[in-house]
Amino acid sequence: MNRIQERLEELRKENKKALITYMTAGDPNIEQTEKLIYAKERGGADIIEIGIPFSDPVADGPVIQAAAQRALESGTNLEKVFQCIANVRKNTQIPIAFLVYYNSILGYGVERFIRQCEAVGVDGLIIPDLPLEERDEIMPYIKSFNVCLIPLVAPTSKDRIKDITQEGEGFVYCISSMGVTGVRKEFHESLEAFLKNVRSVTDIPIAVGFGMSSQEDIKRLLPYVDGVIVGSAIVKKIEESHGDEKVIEEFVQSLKAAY
Ligand SMILES: O=P(O)(O)OC[C@@H](O)[C@@H](O)c1c[nH]c2ccccc12
Repeated sequence: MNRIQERLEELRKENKKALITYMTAGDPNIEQTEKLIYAKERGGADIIEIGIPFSDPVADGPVIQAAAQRALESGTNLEKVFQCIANVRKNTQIPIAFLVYYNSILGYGVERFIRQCEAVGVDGLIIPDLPLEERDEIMPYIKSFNVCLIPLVAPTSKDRIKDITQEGEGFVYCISSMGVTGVRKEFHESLEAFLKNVRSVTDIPIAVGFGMSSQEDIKRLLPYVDGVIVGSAIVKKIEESHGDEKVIEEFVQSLKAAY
């Protein structure tokens, strides 16, 4: 078991659920990313999702695209992100997952990338542009290192959901609605039915993300999932406050109050 699995198991035993928070590494700069991880932990985040900035983030909406831009402009690259996580691991065992486009992994070398994740203490990978059909390339390395491949599922047929979640570990990332990341006012009308479908085909924890920004969103969906993921709403606060730790700690705390 790794840190993600352990944390979710602990929460389940206590009848609690996870708050998973996203931010892009290197926004506004990599030194601040380390401090923001601690701020989020103090605010009550259970799992930290860290985006690897990429020049062509096809699954991202304007808020996270702009964050990636800022991160790249501040000189962020994979080596610096790995170093940042290695530093973080001197201070905390909070579970960490990377949100990383497959191109970044290929550019670094698949085996080298996953080995380095394990070495610095990254517990999971979410790869938005890796379709089920192309997982074979990465699976052998996922199996030999202590890093979970967290599957992403969008509303689709039950059979397809089953296939996608099959080899998944850590948790299943359920996408609340089609399209790109970003705060939304409304979700798919059959979102609850979709979440129930995912629950019925897998034994690992499930979490929902895309468009969550308020206590209200969280309260509505918590009965159906083991965790809620908040991204753009936090990234927006980082943008507005230029990465102020106190602002982010308090925002995370306010989200956690919905639990
Ligand atoms: O930003 P939102 O709508 O709150 O969604 C979470 C999201 O930011 C994070 O998980 C994420 C960032 N980039 C992604 C790309 C694909 C899937 C998920 C993501």
